Amino acid sequence: MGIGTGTAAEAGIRLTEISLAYGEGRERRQVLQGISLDLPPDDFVCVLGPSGCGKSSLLHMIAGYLQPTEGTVSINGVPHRKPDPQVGVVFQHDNLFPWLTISGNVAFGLRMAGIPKKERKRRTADYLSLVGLDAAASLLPHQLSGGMKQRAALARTLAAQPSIVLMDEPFSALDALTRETMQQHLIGIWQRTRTCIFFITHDVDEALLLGRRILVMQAGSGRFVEDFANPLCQAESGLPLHELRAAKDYIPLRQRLLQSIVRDRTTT
Ligand SMILES: Nc1ncnc2c1ncn2[C@@H]1O[C@H](COP(=O)(O)OP(=O)(O)OP(=O)(O)O)[C@@H](O)[C@H]1O
Repeated sequence: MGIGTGTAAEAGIRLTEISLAYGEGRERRQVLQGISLDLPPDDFVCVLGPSGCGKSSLLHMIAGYLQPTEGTVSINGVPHRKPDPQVGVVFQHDNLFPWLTISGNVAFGLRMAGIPKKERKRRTADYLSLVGLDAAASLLPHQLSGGMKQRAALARTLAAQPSIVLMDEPFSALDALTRETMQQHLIGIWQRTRTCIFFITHDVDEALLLGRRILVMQAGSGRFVEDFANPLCQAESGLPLHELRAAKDYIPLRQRLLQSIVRDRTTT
């Protein structure tokens, strides 16, 4: 499943000196400033930052929804300027079509992409199984719980076999227990597919659990102020959640991340 074209050196996401400003003249507001980044094709990266620091704007540029004011976005070695199927996006809300069954929702994008019926059926079944929703295939969205709907949305995105999946606070509307279940599902899915995941969150614990690499943005900084390999991430450490949270490095790392997020940018 999923790795796109491009050579090994070019595969994944490359951001080169990305800046973004909204508005014109006196209304102009610089949101992102000189961001450069290389993300390998099989990575799981969490971007952590407070509300309004520019995380979603960055994701929208990588998705091709928004053009940077300066700099370039490349996906698998090719400049990326508009949405295309190799970059999948999962949002906070599932956006399922309420009149289609769950399998109909997953198959919809495949039909639009001209995938033949037999292949469509096979892929729909495979990806519903991957997210643990085989038994819900014929239900309508309103018959599913919030977590199940988000899993259906994930299956729909993955079924297009993107090489990169961008996730914008996908679990933040879920209750705490469902959220933990979803996090475990996502880790399992990443371990099986090794698709590049770019995951936005404002939750430090979520970033420490999920991200092999964590990038931190501060309010008003417009750039990453921390970029580090996370020794605790569950996909690598294999620790169950309760052991991970009890690990001796957990509290210091959590503290460090919290401080990075809130530190006044004039002190950095
Ligand atoms: N289309 C737009 N036009 C003008 N300003 C915008 C636009 N979109 C976002 N902004 C502003 O850019 C800044 C960054 O917004 P963005 O949504 O990227 O932040 P965020 O870190 O994702 O926030 P949150 O966690 O609350 O979603 C905010 O001040 C926001 O008001």
